[in-house]
Parts: sequence; structure tokens; C-alpha cells
Amino acid sequence: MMALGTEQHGDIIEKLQDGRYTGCFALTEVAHGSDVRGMKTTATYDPNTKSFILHSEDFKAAKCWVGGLGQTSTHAMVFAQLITPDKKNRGLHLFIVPIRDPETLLPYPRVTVGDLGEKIGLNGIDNGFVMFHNYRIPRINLLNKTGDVTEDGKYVSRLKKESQRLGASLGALSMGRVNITCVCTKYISLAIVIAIRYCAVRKQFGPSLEEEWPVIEYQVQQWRLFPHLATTYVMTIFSEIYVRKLRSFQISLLTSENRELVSAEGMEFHALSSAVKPLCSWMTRDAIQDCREACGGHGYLAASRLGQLRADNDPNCTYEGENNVLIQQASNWLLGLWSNILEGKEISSPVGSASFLSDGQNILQLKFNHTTIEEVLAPENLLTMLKWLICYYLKKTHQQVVFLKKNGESDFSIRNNSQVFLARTLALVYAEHTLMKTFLDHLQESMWSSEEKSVLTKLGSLYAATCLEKRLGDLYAGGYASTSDGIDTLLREGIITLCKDLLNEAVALVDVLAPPDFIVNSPLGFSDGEVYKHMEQWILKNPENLERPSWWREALLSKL
Ligand SMILES: Cc1cc2nc3c(=O)[nH]c(=O)nc-3n(C[C@H](O)[C@H](O)[C@H](O)COP(=O)(O)OP(=O)(O)OC[C@H]3O[C@@H](n4cnc5c(N)ncnc54)[C@H](O)[C@@H]3O)c2cc1C
Repeated sequence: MMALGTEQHGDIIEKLQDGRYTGCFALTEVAHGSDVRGMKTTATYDPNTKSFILHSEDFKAAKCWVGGLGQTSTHAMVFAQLITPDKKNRGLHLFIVPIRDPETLLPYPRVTVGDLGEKIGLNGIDNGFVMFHNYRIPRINLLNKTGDVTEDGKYVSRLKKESQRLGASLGALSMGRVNITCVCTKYISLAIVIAIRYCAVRKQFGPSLEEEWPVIEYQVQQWRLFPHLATTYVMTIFSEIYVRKLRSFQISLLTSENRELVSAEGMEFHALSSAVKPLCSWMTRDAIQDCREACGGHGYLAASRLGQLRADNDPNCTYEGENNVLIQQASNWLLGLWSNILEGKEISSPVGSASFLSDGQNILQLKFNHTTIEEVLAPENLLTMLKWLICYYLKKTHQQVVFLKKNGESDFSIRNNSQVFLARTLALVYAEHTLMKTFLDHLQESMWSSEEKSVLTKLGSLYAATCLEKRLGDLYAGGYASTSDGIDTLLREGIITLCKDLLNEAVALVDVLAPPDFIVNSPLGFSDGEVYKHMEQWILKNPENLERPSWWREALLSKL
């Protein structure tokens, strides 16, 4: 509201800030989500009453999934197609719409609002729907920074194209994606804390009947968990730095005279957030699942919290841009840079996430030339391999685009047919590289002791080596490595060695990440490691767990 509104919205912003009003954000409709241009809710300006008439033609046009709308919000920011009195559709605009009376929480007449009902997770949030039936709101409720309607109904905008206006409105949402990345770091941290603490205590088998091993001692268990521990550290440090960078970008948005630079930074941040949000939410999804399985049967107890974490992280893959759709924004930006490079033009990457691409043709000539595990695991060598992969995917995706263009396919069809194994992977590797680079740059800061730096470097190497091991096929297929180089053995043995090295540090490393016990709130993951004591308390505290089923009389013959 602050990004897209003007002085006329000061009063309402103040009431939202001090809690007299509560707000929500209504973009998605029942029949349209990712493709926002398909939204059907209309806001028709009526110069006689100087108001907009909001209307949802049917249930398909109902706004839905809106967090906070189901039972509580008094106001919604609603995206609607703005229709001026000349019957022209001026495209999607944002309106502040009163939904409920703040005194009674009852909906206003001509507004149908309600809750979507139980969800897979996040049930603490009341996601709701709303329909408008020729519902009038004052003219000044339009957020009018990019486009406005005069009292007599003329449309005015400093941005000429509808796509620019929509871009400005949606651009204001970038911070939301960054926040999601931060939320993911909290979920992945909790999951890894619970799993590693539990696995350090849980014992099964051993070299002899007398000697049982904690399951974390097993190689396979380390390989299943420690790469996620490494990811958690890389994600945590990355997201902190990333938020700081974005905040200073937002300040320069308001203050900088250099509009060209700000615009280039804006595009890069948009591309970056469009790749990083999918990567982090997917890595968190995979980590939570592995943590759940790593805790065996007890991990399946609701009390372990792993199921809840899995369900709560799930929508991170969907909202603020469905991952598979959102990630296309990043690959489009990268492909644009690559086209410039091929034409011999300079490229602009003021945030620095893709500046290495200007050397892309040389990077593609590089060959794997390491002979020891130490060399392969050296962070700068792993970073080079990730850079090579980005250039490789750029080249392949660009070739596919050119091929489809030559075949006369439309832009829509070209984009659609260059995603799988190409543009999508490109954007993911770009995000993987950005995380690793940011993490390593941060390790150069003087705040770290040499011991801390040493263990953090191991974590960085494990993160990058794990990313690369999954793409060995491409490293061979693209000619970076040949079968005689032994890259597979060196990378894989490197991962196993790192896991072994980290064994003694693992519990301390999760203790660093862990919130206080009352937030961990899982008998498997409390800091004292007294898993069985806490499980017993948990199970016995619920009297129902010791009772016969409520229907026992119906099922037993004796009825006693
Ligand atoms: C818990 C939760 C909270 C939410 N909160 C809000 C909120 O507060 N406000 C709000 O406005 N919305 C909210 N949403 C809605 C959310 O933003 C949308 O669900 C999301 O943008 C995806 O849109 P969709 O559901 O229409 O999916 P669709 O766009 O219908 O996607 C369906 C599938 O099709 C695929 N697909 C679609 N287009 C393409 C393409 N071009 N190429 C390849 N694949 C494609 C997608 O990848 C997806 O797998 C929330 C959703 C959830 C789950």
C-alpha cells in the first residue's frame, strides 16, 4: 500500500499500522492464479457518485486463498480490472476495499466473504474468499501511484504501457518472495535440529551385541542428513545478506538519482528472487522429508512436528509465484544477458549475480583438471564448476530457442518448449551458484575465527558438491569432464569424507541453529537429548491415549 499508494491513503495506512484495521492481499481468483491478466473482478468508475463499483461476475471470479480474509480482515487490497466510463479496460489496478465493519467484524452489504475451510497445513491462517455484488467504494480507494482516474472519469498514467503498470504493481511484491526464503530457513532449521538431535540419541545395531551405535554413526544416515545441514547454513547466511541487500535497494529506489542503475538492479533482484524462492522452498521440502524418514517411525508422530513442518512449508512452493512459473522470470533474464553476450554487447549485472557471464565463452572452454579430493572440494573449484554449468545450460537453452524460432514457432510456444531440462535447470543452477557465492564471500569477513571458518567451509563445500553430484551427467555430456577424469569418484568420495568429518560437529552445529526448546516443541528434538523421557510424558499426558475407543460398546458383545 505504501509502495503503490499516495498521500490520500495516509489515514488508512495509519489505522492499519495501529491495529484499528486489519488487512489482506487479494489477487488470486478461483479460476485464475498464475496468469494474473485473466482476472475477472471489475472496478467500474461511476463519475456521478465518484465511486468504483466492484463486481465479481460469478464464483470463478471470486477472490480466493486470501490469507487473513476468511474471518478477520476488515480491509482487502484487491486487484481488479479498471473500467473507465468510456468502457475501456485499463488493466489490473489495486484498490483498498472495506470488507467488514471493524466494530462488529460483520461483512458490509453487497460483500460475500468466508473461509476456504481446512487446509493441508497453515490452519492458523484464515484463508478466505470474497465476492462483490456491484459494491461501491470511494474513488480515492484506488492505489494511484502508477495510474489514476480523475473525478470526471478520465484515465491518467505516467506509465504508457499497461504491462509497465502491471510490472510496477507486481514488482512491489519482490520483498514477499525474499521473506519466504527467510521463512524456509526457519522450517529447514527446525527439521534438521530435530532430526540430528534425535539421530544422535537413537541407537540401532552395532558391531557386536554389546555395542549399539547411535544411528547418526551410519554412513548412509550422515549422507541423508548432513547435506541438508550444509544447505541450512548456506541458506541462513544467504537469506540474511540478501534481505540486507534488498532493504538498501529499496532505499535507493526512493532516493537514488541514477534511475538507470536502479532499474537494472530492480531487474536483477527480480530475477534473483524468482530463482531463489523456488530453490529454497524445494530444498526445504526435500530436507523435511528426509528428516522425517531419518527419524524412522517416531518421526511420523504428530508430536515430532516434522509432518506439520512439511505441510506448512508446502505452500512456499506455490504462493507469491508458483515455483515452476516464477522461475521462468529468472531464465528469461539470463537468456537476455546471453543474447547480448553473443552479439558482443556489454551486460549489466549490478548486483553481481551474473557478472561472470561476460567471461562465459571462456568458462565454457574449461575442463576438469583436478586429481585429489582436496582439490575438488576447494570452494573456488566447486564454484567454477557451478559457473560452467550455468554457461552450459545457457548455451543449450539458447540453442533450443533459436531452433524453435527458425521453425517459426511463436514466442509463447518457444518459452513453453524450452523449459524442461533446459531453462528450468538453468535458473536452478544460477540460484545454487548465487547461494554458494554469497556464503563464501561472507566467510571472508573478519568476524569468523579460523575454527569457525574451517567448519563453515566444509559445510559450503558439502552443499556445492551435493548440488554438482546430481548433475554429473551434464558435466560429462557437455564435455567438461571425461570418463577417465574420475570426477564422479572424487566428488562422491569427497561428499562421504565431508560427512565423516562433520560427524563430531553435527550436534554442536544444530545447537547453534536451534531456537529455545519451547519453540522446538518436539520430544525428538529437545536440547537435553532425553528423547524417551519426553516421548513418555507426551504420550501419557493425553488421557485419551489410555482409554477404550468411544464406540467400544457398539463393538463388544459383553457391553460391560
Ligand atoms: C496457503 C496459501 C496462501 C495463499 N495466500 C494468498 C493470498 O494471501 N493472496 C492471494 O492473492 N493469493 C494467495 N494464494 C494463492 C497463490 O498465490 C496461488 O495459488 C499461486 O499464485 C498459484 O496460482 P494457482 O493456484 O492459480 O495455480 P495455477 O496457475 O493454476 O497452477 C497450476 C499448475 O499449473 C502450472 N502452470 C501454470 N502456468 C504454467 C506455465 N506457464 N508453464 C508451466 N506450468 C504452468 C503450475 O506450475 C502449477 O503446477 C495462496 C495460496 C496458498 C496455497
